[in-house]
Amino acid sequence: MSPRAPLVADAHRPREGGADRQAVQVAVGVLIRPDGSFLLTSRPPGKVYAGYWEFPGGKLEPGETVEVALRRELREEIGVEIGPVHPWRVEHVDYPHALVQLNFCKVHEWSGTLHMHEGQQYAWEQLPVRSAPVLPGTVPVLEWLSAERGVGWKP
Ligand SMILES: Nc1nc2c([nH]c(=O)n2[C@H]2C[C@H](O)[C@@H](COP(=O)(O)OP(=O)(O)OP(=O)(O)O)O2)c(=O)[nH]1
Repeated sequence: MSPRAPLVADAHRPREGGADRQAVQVAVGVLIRPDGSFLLTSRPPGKVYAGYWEFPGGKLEPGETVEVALRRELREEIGVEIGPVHPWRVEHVDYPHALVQLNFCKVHEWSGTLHMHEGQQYAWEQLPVRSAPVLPGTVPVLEWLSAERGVGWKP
């Protein structure tokens, strides 16, 4: 666990799995084009928070590193082979459905054409983003990007 308190996404709903549940590891890719735009995708129907916007990625499978999981998830979900993976930030979010550890990585190079294999929508975004609603665990990333770029955006 991080020494920082997790972001609490919904304080009013009961926690699934009890108070001492383990964090689910998630690999998340922040794909950034040379013009600074970044890729957001919508969560597909049938998943928790369906229709919310996020950075593409997903849960680690047993034995996977963050990098291996990210390569697999982006191949499966959006059809691209990614180049170098740059670990960036780690965040914990205490959702009612799970406690998650989000391992955000920046990716500047990839090959292949975007293809949404799970019926998602996608958008190349700039700050402030137009896509809404954004997943609670994704909002801090937009703040980090804003701070890096000196944009001064707050949700
Ligand atoms: N991919 C992604 N997940 C995020 C972000 N922010 C955030 O809170 N999450 C959370 C939502 C989910 O609880 C978890 C990701 O799990 P998921 O259900 O999408 O993973 P998955 O693709 O492996 O799903 P599945 O195979 O179990 O259906 O991380 C984000 O920006 N991107």
